[in-house]
Amino acid sequence: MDKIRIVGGNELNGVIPISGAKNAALPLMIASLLTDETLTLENVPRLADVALLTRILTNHGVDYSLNGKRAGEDILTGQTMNLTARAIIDTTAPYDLVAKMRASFWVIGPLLARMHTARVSLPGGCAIGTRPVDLFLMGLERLGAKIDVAQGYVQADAPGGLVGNRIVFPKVSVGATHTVMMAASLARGETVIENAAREPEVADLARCLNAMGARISGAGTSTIVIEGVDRLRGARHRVVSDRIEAGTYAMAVAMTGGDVLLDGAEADLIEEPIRILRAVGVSVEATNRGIRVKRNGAGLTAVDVETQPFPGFPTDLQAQFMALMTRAKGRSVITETIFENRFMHVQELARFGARIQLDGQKAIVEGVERLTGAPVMATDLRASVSLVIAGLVAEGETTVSRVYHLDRGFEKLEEKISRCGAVVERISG
Ligand SMILES: CC(=O)N[C@H]1[C@@H](OP(=O)(O)OP(=O)(O)OC[C@H]2O[C@@H](n3ccc(=O)[nH]c3=O)[C@H](O)[C@@H]2O)O[C@H](CO)[C@@H](O)[C@@H]1O
Ligand SMILES: C=C(OP(=O)(O)O)C(=O)O
Repeated sequence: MDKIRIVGGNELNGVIPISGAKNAALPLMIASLLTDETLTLENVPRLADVALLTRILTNHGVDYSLNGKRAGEDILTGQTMNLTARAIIDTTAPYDLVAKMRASFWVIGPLLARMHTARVSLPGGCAIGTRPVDLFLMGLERLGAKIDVAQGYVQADAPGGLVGNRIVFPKVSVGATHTVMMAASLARGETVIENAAREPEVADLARCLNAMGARISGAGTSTIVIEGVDRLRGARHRVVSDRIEAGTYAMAVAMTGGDVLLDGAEADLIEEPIRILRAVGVSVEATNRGIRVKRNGAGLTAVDVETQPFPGFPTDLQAQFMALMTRAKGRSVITETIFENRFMHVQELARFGARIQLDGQKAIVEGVERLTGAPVMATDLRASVSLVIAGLVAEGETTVSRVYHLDRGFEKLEEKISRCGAVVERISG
């Protein structure tokens, strides 16, 4: 298993290109199941989750191809993917594939809408909480599906096709919003989703579905209206930039000091993290190329943060922010409200000498003067990058094991930060 070795102490200076968002690319790829024509996605990141999803989609009958690197193109430029589901050859998504990644469960929406039947294993994904699927099942039942859960699989049937309805989610769920929006695009009549997730990735999926011929309005707000259509066609769509990757590198620069342009990052997708970073004492400016993050000399001020659905502070940046706060002056209280078990990084950050106490859903971080390098273990995707951020300022050497978590969601991390001065290498093993 690969490890990452970091020698801390260098500032980050230069340019970091921001990739297409994993959490947008995955539902967009799944949307290809809704049409027999080709969906072309540009700016698709090279990630383990993307590769795994191509395997899952292939199993359903999707042909896909990737455009190679063009001459003169930077290796860090996103790839273009063509996906064609001319015929769905299998409506079952098996355990061995779905258990590895939460988002793969979302195929249930398009399969049910197009084929009127789907059998999908209960999902897996990052071990950050129990992550039930009740909201998905409720939403699909409201569209007329009959649902049975047995032997670890969800069997969903709608022999006469799905029918639009009003769905009021009791809790905001990104995945349930994606799934119901895709399913309702091919349902008869109008669907209204209330208390929908407002995440930019939902709006990006709606933009793509509309380019495919869907009639969706309100995506990006908490009420989405979908007028069902008979069929969807092929389209070309560019994956929105990764706000979590941008926020992560912004925090890395805040931690090390220096001056970095996050090329292609969109400031309006991370307004709350930017507000918080400024309160911490970091300069963050939107430019016409992206976001410029600077910290020269000034110390870090401790700031409290509570995770919330978009447009609040994202849970996917909580671990990275905690790493930053380990070096701040004073005490920061970080409250996790989305997932009940998303503090696995706390005990690993302690190995660097960080002082963090847990109190239910709150982590109380007392900033320390120095961190020292240590062998640490990645436990989930965002937790693993928080260890990299700590390693960048820790004295001496840090090795992060179980790097496969990192590879799920960070494209070419070592290359991106080493170009800016970090001493970092991958040790294959
Ligand atoms: C691939 C992807 O895009 N993953 C993101 C997505 O995950 P995902 O879509 O899985 O997260 P949700 O928004 O669904 O989860 C939010 C909360 O709702 C709960 N819930 C969800 C569904 C359900 O049927 N019942 C239920 O109780 C979850 O357990 C969690 O407590 O949004 C999360 C919240 O922004 C992010 O951290 C993940 O990175
Ligand atoms: C939790 C995440 O991913 P997943 O929902 O696929 O587990 C994430 O992207 O931080």
